[in-house]
Amino acid sequence: MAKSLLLINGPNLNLLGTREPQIYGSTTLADVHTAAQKQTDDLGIKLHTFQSNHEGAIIDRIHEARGNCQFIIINPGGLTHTSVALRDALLGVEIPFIELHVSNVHAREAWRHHSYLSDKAVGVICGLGVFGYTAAIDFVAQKLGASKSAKL
Ligand SMILES: O=C1C[C@@](O)(C(=O)O)C[C@@H](O)[C@@H]1O
Repeated sequence: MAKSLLLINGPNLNLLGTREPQIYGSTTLADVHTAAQKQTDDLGIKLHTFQSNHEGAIIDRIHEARGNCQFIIINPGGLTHTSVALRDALLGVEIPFIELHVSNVHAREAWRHHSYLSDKAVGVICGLGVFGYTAAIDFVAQKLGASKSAKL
């Protein structure tokens, strides 16, 4: 299987860049995708991106990834704190995943401190702003044995 990565952004992440910029910054999701595409091209990794405000659509996309994606990076948005079904989908497809948050959820409201995913994630990145996406991709590249010389 070619080196492939699925980047999922959950509810309200389509508003990134205009949504509470004092918390999430001013970089848009389109900017994140553009940067991620260049980063993965340089690494020879096939990038798939998906954003939805709907739990079931995200679950369906995760199911579709079985057999054709080697890693998932997911910013689950608010589903982080509520969704057993999302946990079950990630466990069900047996694809390793990184949980990512733009903000430091542990410095926010207490109910944001709990995640239904973190204990099953390979790793959790939070509080690095959108650099978290860059860091997560670099980590995945290491795990997949991808290198900058292997341009797509
Ligand atoms: O929608 C989001 C964004 C978030 O996942 C983040 O990227 O910091 C943190 C969540 O608590 C919140 O509901």
